[in-house]
Amino acid sequence: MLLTETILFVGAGSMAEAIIEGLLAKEMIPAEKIHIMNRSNEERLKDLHHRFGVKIVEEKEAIVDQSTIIVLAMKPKDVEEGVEGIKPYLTRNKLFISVLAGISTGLLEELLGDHPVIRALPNTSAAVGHSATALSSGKFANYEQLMKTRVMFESIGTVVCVEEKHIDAVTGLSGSGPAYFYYMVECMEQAAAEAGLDKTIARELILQTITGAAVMLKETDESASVLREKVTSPGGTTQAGLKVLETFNYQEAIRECVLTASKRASEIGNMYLHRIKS
Ligand SMILES: NC(=O)C1=CN([C@@H]2O[C@H](COP(=O)(O)OP(=O)(O)OC[C@H]3O[C@@H](n4cnc5c(N)ncnc54)[C@H](OP(=O)(O)O)[C@@H]3O)[C@@H](O)[C@H]2O)C=CC1
Ligand SMILES: O=C(O)[C@@H]1CCC=N1
Repeated sequence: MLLTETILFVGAGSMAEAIIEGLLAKEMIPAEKIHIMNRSNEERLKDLHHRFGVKIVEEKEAIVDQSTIIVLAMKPKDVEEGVEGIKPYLTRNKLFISVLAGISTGLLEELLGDHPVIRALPNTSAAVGHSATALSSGKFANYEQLMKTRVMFESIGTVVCVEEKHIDAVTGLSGSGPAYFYYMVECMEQAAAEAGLDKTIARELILQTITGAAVMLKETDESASVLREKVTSPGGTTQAGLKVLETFNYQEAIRECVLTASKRASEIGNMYLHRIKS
């Protein structure tokens, strides 16, 4: 066990689950030192309790008091209510880690009352130890707290530290990123079915193809474009396939996808900033 903390997740949805599953798989912390709460969905809490052994918050005051790390993992629209629910019980020795898209450390510090806040932007691959997480510190968080957060997220994937102004870009790139690849797999599965391939065989081939491509990108020194060229024989099948992607403006579609998702993160931030300030 590498983390000696008691962690409270305020919001026990998809992202909280992925982080919890990853931390427990790496034996970073005993399950009984993780506490979870929701606004109302008790079934969900019971399900996580049964699957992972984590504890459901019964007495909020005592658990908030015991917790040394509080992970804010509700949707951005619920941030005010989520913070208000724990604020009366806060003492000074807490580190807040927020995974909320768009919500700045400044806004969180204002809502929380000047507590140390670190923003973490992971993705759901945390569940299997393969998150790509970016961290950014608020003005009250110190180096030791950043390192503690780094250790926690390094146990469930890779970690980069970025200036907060870049977190929205990270959100559109790697926070949402798994969904772009899942969508591609869905599309490839459909195409494989139309081409007459058995579903199970197609899935195995597609998954190994993505995994192989990712490992090639990681383990060779070659750029993506050089690796692409190595697959593409002049006048061959790949060239014919890629030409169709060009005809359908694939590059533009991916560019717009990532930039629009990033822009949405900053819109979400601005929306709640204005709502909370007004
Ligand atoms: N999913 C992802 O891939 C990623 C998500 N994020 C961020 O993580 C956060 C959570 O996302 P995700 O897990 O997908 O969302 P979910 O909707 O799956 O989970 C949100 C949870 O927050 C709970 N909640 C809502 N209001 C409160 C409250 N007042 N007090 C306590 N808990 C509350 C909800 O409980 P109830 O159902 O009872 O209302 C729900 O279980 C978001 O801010 C998102 O931007 C960041 C990176 C990746
Ligand atoms: O879709 C969302 O808003 C969240 C943030 C990044 C991934 N999921």
